[in-house]
Amino acid sequence: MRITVFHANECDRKKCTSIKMEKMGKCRLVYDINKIPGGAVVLNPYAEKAVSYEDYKYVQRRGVVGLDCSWNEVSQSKKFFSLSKYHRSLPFLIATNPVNYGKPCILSTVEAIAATLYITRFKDEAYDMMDGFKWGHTFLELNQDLLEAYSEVDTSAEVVRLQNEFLENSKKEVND
Ligand SMILES: C[S@@+](CC[C@H](N)C(=O)[O-])C[C@H]1O[C@@H](n2cnc3c(N)ncnc32)[C@H](O)[C@@H]1O
Repeated sequence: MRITVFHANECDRKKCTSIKMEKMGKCRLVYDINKIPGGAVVLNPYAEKAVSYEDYKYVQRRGVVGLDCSWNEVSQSKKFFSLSKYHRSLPFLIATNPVNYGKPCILSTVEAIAATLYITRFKDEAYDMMDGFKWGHTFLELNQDLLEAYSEVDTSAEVVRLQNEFLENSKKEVND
């Protein structure tokens, strides 16, 4: 599986999940925007289209690309996100990394890549990605029901429908 991370050098390298991924041989880090593979699925929290099984063939052929930058800068990364047609956001999931534990949608790069692999039905690869991160399997366990549901449907529209149903039901439970 071809996993690429564009590193913007904006983080604390000791805490950075993509630096650790590279050390473990799980991704290729690039510092030059022109080295990002064309046709890959680019993980963009602001993309309109959500990751789904529809992306299976792009993930298989060209891989997944994350952008490792500061969350304060991510909305400014227009140049990066204009590089691929296949920008995708992830549906509702909860982070379990130590920096953003318990926060929805603000995933670390490794969590975002593992979730993409899981949803596009590369489940073994998703588990392998999280090996070596102490909290890695907690991410997959805490989000197990949602990830499984997202992976079982075929289209992005269905993934969004599932997410919205889940959020509606959670709201009702809080109000009841
Ligand atoms: C902003 S960086 C922060 C990385 C952090 N410093 C680390 O060590 O992992 C996280 C990246 O993961 C991907 N990502 C995270 N949450 C996402 C979401 N909800 N939808 C799509 N991509 C997401 C994006 O590529 C995003 O730029």
